[in-house]
Amino acid sequence: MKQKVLKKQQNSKKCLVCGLKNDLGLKASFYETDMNELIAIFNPLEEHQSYPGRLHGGIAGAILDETIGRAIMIQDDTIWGVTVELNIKYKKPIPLDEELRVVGRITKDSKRLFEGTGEILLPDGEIAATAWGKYMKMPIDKIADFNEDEQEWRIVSSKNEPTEIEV
Ligand SMILES: CCCCC/C=C\C/C=C\C/C=C\C/C=C\CCCC(=O)SCCNC(=O)CCNC(=O)[C@H](O)C(C)(C)COP(=O)(O)OP(=O)(O)OC[C@H]1O[C@@H](n2cnc3c(N)ncnc32)[C@H](O)[C@@H]1OP(=O)(O)O
Repeated sequence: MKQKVLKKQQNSKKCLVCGLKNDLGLKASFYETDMNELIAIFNPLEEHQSYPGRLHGGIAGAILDETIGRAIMIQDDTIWGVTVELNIKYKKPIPLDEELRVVGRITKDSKRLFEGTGEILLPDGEIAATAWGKYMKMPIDKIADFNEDEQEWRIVSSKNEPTEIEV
């Protein structure tokens, strides 16, 4: 099914998952869709392997974690969460050097906590890993000394941004 992209989310400078100035990072792009889901797109590098040719499970966890954690920003981009629990099921080996899609959504939202689920999809659409996570909402200034300009927290659009994503 195709999902329509409504908005691209911000990237950062050094985050392992979304930092555009982290040479070993995933440099993932995040898109909010008309299905109220967040879709991440990234291309794993050789440096992200565990066994040769296979994405490291911790890296798979990192992209799932951030995709779910950011999905809360679809409704309000001033809500920040820190992960307090994360459960991952690895169902298929995940290859390197191919574009991967990750889908996340919020399943429960309360005053202090939120929960969500996500999946990593293989290029043929098969589900390779699933996750469930719980996050505690925190003001950004209680998480870290973040300065939006210094951390380069901004929407970075290229010429070839997708308008629809098949999931
Ligand atoms: C503006 C510039 C921005 C620049 C941005 C740059 C980069 C952006 C990067 C990412 C993009 C944005 C979003 C991404 C979102 C997610 C991605 C990944 C996020 C992470 O990678 S983040 C790192 C890993 N993560 C942590 O680093 C958390 C470590 N941890 C702690 O910091 C503490 O643990 C804390 C503060 C969570 C709690 O500490 P605390 O002292 O307040 O806790 P306390 O024990 O008092 O509990 C208080 C009440 O919470 C309940 N409670 C506690 N734990 C619970 C649980 N697990 N389940 C259910 N309830 C729980 C208790 O039951 C109690 O409830 P009650 O009050 O009712 O009794």
